[in-house]
Amino acid sequence: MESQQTPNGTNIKKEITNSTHVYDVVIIGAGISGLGAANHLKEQGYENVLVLESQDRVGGRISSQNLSDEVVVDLGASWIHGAGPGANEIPEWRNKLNPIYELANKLNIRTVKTQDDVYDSSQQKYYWYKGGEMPSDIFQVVDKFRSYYEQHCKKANKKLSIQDLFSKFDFGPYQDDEKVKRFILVSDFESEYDGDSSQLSASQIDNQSQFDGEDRIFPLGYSQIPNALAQSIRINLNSKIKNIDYTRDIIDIQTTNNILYKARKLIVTVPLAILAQKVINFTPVLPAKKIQSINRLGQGLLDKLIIQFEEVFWDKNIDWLTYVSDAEQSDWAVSFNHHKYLSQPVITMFNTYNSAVKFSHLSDEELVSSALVALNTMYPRAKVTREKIKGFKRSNWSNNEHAKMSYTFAKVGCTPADSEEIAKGVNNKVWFAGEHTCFDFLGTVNGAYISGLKAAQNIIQSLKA
Ligand SMILES: Cc1cc2nc3c(=O)[nH]c(=O)nc-3n(C[C@H](O)[C@H](O)[C@H](O)COP(=O)(O)OP(=O)(O)OC[C@H]3O[C@@H](n4cnc5c(N)ncnc54)[C@H](O)[C@@H]3O)c2cc1C
Repeated sequence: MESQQTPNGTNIKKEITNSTHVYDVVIIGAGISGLGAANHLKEQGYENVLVLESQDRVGGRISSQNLSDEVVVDLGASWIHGAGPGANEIPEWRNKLNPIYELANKLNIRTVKTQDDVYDSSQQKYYWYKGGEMPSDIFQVVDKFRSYYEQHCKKANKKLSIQDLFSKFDFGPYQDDEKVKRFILVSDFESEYDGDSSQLSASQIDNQSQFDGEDRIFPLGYSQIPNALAQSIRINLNSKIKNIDYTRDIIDIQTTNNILYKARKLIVTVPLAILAQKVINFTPVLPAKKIQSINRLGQGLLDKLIIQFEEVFWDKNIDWLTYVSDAEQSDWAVSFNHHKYLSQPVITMFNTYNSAVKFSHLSDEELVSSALVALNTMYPRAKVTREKIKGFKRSNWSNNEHAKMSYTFAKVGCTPADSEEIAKGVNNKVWFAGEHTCFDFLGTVNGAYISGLKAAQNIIQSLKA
């Protein structure tokens, strides 16, 4: 066995390829779900297991990078959503910590608590396209809309979108201001669930659970978790899978470099968009019901631009800055003040769905210019220029060939059964895991991790049978 080094210096055990060797289990994808599955199998005594990953690093949609010598930032997941214990009364998780928080504690990885309630208006400031802060009556409208949503979402029928619910709401003084109305949809729903409000299911988006307790971030980056999980298992990086043939007892798994691997059982953890866009050919084709479920879930998009300035010119003591832009699509609607937790002049600016699609085509400099226009409208006295930027990083998840999306959302027409259908084993040989297969915690790191454990447990049962 050789060792291979990822660009961030993590050493990972590499398997020497031998095309006649048959693995008990091959796992496709070294994101948190694949790594969770591989570790579980190892803990249960299964050594003849290999992970195949298309990128030159592990972690998938967990991706920490150095912004400067002193600052590490996350281009994918940042938060442990609810450290626990307990999750919305799900019996399985009652009195238990969020498994990601548990891992962080076990691995001695430092996390920091952020504010508990993202909807806490004392932790938000609203700015708008007219320059500076919005009149404070906006908070009342936003609060009223949230209660309206909570009253109606449970009763909403399967075909109703958030946009449909919204069309019946009275926005009071802002009834005729389309920009403010659009902004409320974006900041409250699209930024959270990363889908267009006409596609977000009114009845299902709140059907997900969340661990109780505080939210936490990783000051030195979320990637510490996948990097640590990758240490004790065999992974071949730069192994992009193009064909899976499960016609016979032994499954053939072929990379784009025509390397062939053989396995008795397989777990596929690639993102929903990779499945939906048929990047991998399955022989025989996957069951029609599974394909329908794959297409019924929503492929979300959320992108970040993380900027380190020379000094802080924004509100230092609040978590969230929200911005009603002049644009049709509510660009730069939400920004997170990292200074409060990192003591560095760093801000993360988010764009969701339609804005994210639009900005995915911009060059880095065009993107930064657009962000500066927004920041200068919010803080006209700051007169921020390009020269005041010490460094920046952007994500561009729709153009990332290994993900093609950010995370899954509950699309109009879907039900929890769709995630279950995707996860199901096919012919007792091929199982699926990943955040999209865990409806209770859709779109989260903890959901992905739990799905990996479940797939590994199913495989152990089937290997023992
Ligand atoms: C911008 C953003 C912000 C987020 N914020 C949060 C947050 O704050 N908190 C939270 O809990 N969650 C958050 N998430 C969601 C979270 O990152 C994901 O739910 C989770 O990381 C998904 O893990 P996974 O194992 O299902 O998929 P992935 O991490 O995508 O792993 C799948 C792996 O498969 C590999 N792969 C793809 N195609 C192939 C192929 N053909 N052959 C071999 N390998 C392949 C990929 O390279 C990848 O490594 C965020 C995501 C994004 C993008």
